This record gives sequence, structure tokens and C-alpha cells, in this order.
Amino acid sequence: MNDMKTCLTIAGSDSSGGAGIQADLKTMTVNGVYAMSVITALTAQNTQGVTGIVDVTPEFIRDQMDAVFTDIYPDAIKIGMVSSPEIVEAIARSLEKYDAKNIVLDPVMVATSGAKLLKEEAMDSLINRLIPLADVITPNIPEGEILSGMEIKNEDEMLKAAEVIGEKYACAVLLKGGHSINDANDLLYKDGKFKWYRTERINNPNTHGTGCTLSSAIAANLAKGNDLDEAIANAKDYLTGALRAGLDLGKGSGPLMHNYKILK
Ligand SMILES: Nc1ncnc2c1ncn2[C@@H]1O[C@H](COP(=O)(O)OP(=O)(O)OP(=O)(O)O)[C@@H](O)[C@H]1O
Ligand SMILES: Cc1ncc(COP(=O)(O)O)c(N)n1
Repeated sequence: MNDMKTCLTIAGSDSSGGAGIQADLKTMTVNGVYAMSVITALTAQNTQGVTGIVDVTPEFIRDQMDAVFTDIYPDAIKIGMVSSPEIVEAIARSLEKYDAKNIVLDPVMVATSGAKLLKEEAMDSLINRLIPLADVITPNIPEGEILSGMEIKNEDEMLKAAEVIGEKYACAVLLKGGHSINDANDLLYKDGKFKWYRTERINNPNTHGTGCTLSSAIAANLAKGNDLDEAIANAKDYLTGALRAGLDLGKGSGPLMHNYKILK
């Protein structure tokens, strides 16, 4: 088979397999593309929290990027946990060097469990070096509040914040509503236009890795040639199915079920 599309995740490893690299590889595979990884950090993590983080050196991140790009060029890329300014710089340089396309940036800052996954001093580099390279960024509500500098408590404020972020950083932004009180409605702001992707809130406390899953499903769909709107709509469907499947593992906020279509 020669027409297989390829996708790369640049992210941190989650030892419990629910978020980060592991969620991304599962999502991309199940969404029909060949999945590759550049690991930025190792986390000792489970459904209850993060107990340790070891960053990969910027030099070794560059080596991983070279190894991937000089052999199997990715049709799309998802970027997750990037940790430090040096790591951001190494990633940005490689993406520029290889003229990377279809980049989905999940600006991961703090894990649902509360652990800081982005060092404070890396915020400026994330904004100045990675956002300009991204085709879309996918902040959740707390990340959207930081990027927009405003509080987001309802859909009107989501509309305002998405526009502020999109205009301030000159990017397409998918503001995710998973942390809002009512439904799980995500909002795209692109080229001055808004679009809602709406689903009802599923009563499932096991939401570890939802953001990672959504962003890698968007990347997989872009790799397959879908435009951004179709890619988001398909990714949202996939994520909703994986939540609805109701997997219940671990003692905390458990992972999603990625193989729900295969096992049903
Ligand atoms: N209970 C739920 N029911 C349906 N969809 C949900 C639910 N919780 C989150 N989502 C969806 O999951 C996706 C990720 O959203 P969320 O705002 O939780 O991102 P996140 O905080 O980055 O995720 P993560 O938990 O990985 O950090 C969005 O499409 C959101 O609408
Ligand atoms: C390595 C890694 N990357 C990203 C997340 C965010 O996911 P969540 O907010 O669901 O914990 C995480 N927990 N770990």
C-alpha cells in the first residue's frame, strides 16, 4: 500500500498511556494514518497525576526530527507538551528547516490533574515561535484565558476570547469548551469567521487525554486531505465516540477508549 498518509506527534510521553504521545499514536492509527513520534519529555504519570518529568535535550529532539523528516515526511503534525524555551526553539527550527505542513498546535500548559507541563519561561517562545507556524491552535478554556487575557465563563465570552486570540496572534483558533459548565461546544475562529462544533456533555469522569486525542485526530484528518472544517468535525465525532464508549480504568480520571470501533 503506497497511498498511506503519515502523521507526526511531537509531544511528551504519558506512562499511563492516556494522554501525550501514547494517546496521539493510538488516535492517529485508528484514524487511518501511519503515526510517528518525536518525544519532548518523559512523564511519570497515571490517572491520578504526574509524579515526575524528565525533559529530552534539545539536541536529541533535533536528532529525532532529522530522523523522521529525512525518511518519512509527515503529511501533518500535532504538537503537544513542549516544556522549555530550548525545546520550543529546537522544534521550531526543525519545522522551518523541513518546511513542515498542516501543523496543529495544542498549547498544553497544565495537566487536568494540575501538574505544570509548560515552564512559565517557555510561554513567550510558544507564542512567538510555534503559534506562527501552526495552521490551528487548540487551547482549552484555562489556556484560552491566558492567551486572551480575559475570563471565559460562557459562550459569549468564548466568542470574544477566540476573536481576541485569533487577531492577537494572527492564527486560526479552536477554543475547546470541555471545561465549560454546560455542553461540550468547541468554537473555531478563522479568517474573521466563527463556527461552533457542538455535542452534549457526556457523563463520563474519565476524560484524561481528551485534548491530546482531539488535536491528533484533527492532524490525522488534515493528513488525509480534509480541510480544517471537515478535520475538526471528524475529530470531534471520533473523540465523542471514544468518551461515550465508557472505558473505566485506573483510580483517577481514566483514559479514553480508542478501539471502540474495532471492538463493538
Ligand atoms: N464530558 C464531555 N463530554 C463530551 N465532550 C467533552 C467532554 N469533556 C471534554 N469534551 C471535549 O473534549 C475535547 C477536549 O476538550 P477539553 O476542553 O477537555 O480539552 P483539554 O482540557 O485540553 O483536554 P485534556 O483533558 O486532555 O487536558 C473538546 O472537544 C471538548 O468539547
Ligand atoms: C505528556 C502529557 N501531555 C499532555 C497532557 C495533557 O492531558 P490532560 O490534561 O488530559 O492530563 C498530559 N497529561 N501529559
